[in-house]
Amino acid sequence: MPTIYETDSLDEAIDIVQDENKRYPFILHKFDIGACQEKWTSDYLASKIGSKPVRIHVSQDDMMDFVRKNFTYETLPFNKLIHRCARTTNDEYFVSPDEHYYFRALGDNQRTDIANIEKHFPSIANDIKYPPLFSPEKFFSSVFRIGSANTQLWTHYDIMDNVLIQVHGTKRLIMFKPSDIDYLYIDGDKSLVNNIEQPDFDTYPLVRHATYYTGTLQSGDCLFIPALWFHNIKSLDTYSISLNVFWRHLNIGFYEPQDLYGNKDLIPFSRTIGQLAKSLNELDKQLPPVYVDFYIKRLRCYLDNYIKEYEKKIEN
Ligand SMILES: O=C(O)CCC(=O)C(=O)O
Ligand SMILES: [Fe+2]
Repeated sequence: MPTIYETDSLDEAIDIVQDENKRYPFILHKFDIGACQEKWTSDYLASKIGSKPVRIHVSQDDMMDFVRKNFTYETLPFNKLIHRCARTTNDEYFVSPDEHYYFRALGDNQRTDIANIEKHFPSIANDIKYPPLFSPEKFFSSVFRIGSANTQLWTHYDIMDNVLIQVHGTKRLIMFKPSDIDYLYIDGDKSLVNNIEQPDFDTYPLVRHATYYTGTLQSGDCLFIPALWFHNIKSLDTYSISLNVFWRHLNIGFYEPQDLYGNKDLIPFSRTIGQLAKSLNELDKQLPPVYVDFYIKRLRCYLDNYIKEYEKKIEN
């Protein structure tokens, strides 16, 4: 199992992000993330942010599963949420005293606003600094995240480059390179393999071929998650406070302007899929079922060959 690369050098970090031939994940140590590391106790955050209502995921399970939805969405005042996350059992709860919480900030209007700590949590925004890995016009969003101890988020990829800043608590990291998409049983941007540490190989035999990149993110560390790299992140024995910043590494015009989660497909791909769906629909309307079935399988062969040729091309 390879480990995620680690460095203490901001210059090296910038080089890895900006050199198109590098762009692998790394943990950056010793970058000064600002006063948050000392200041952001649960009492401080509760008093600064107060009772602003926030939407959260609540689950009895320590592995949140987006595909099978083993959690519910609830709303709590922020000051209650942070205190509940800081404890492992609670007198007040939704499903059980030891339920797990995961908060991923959205905007004030959850359908239209892009998460931005300066806009939505201005009273604490100046406490945190993020490493200058990209130029300011590429910035997209800054997402405040808080979760209970021992809580795992599903394996997924994001479409944007990302730096995850760990303010409080420790996280276990598992990452997979984009080409492992063939082994991860993907549904949209998420993997069906929920227990990634001990996968059910009878149901998901191909996971054996995936290369696990592992690491630990400590308070004060920053993790670079390049676009398309799959990540499975779990808080360890204390509750976790993080902030992640998404930015657009490619031409800004390739990205959906209203991508609230940083995971909408790039426009050139959604266009391709749209045209394909339209063509397949036409095919289906024109020909009898035996022919449609035959031709969509021909299409699969066409794609398989295309992939083989493309892999050869990028190897050289
Ligand atoms: O740390 C986590 O809980 C998940 C972070 C994540 O998925 C991200 O920053 O894109
Ligand atoms: Fe993510």
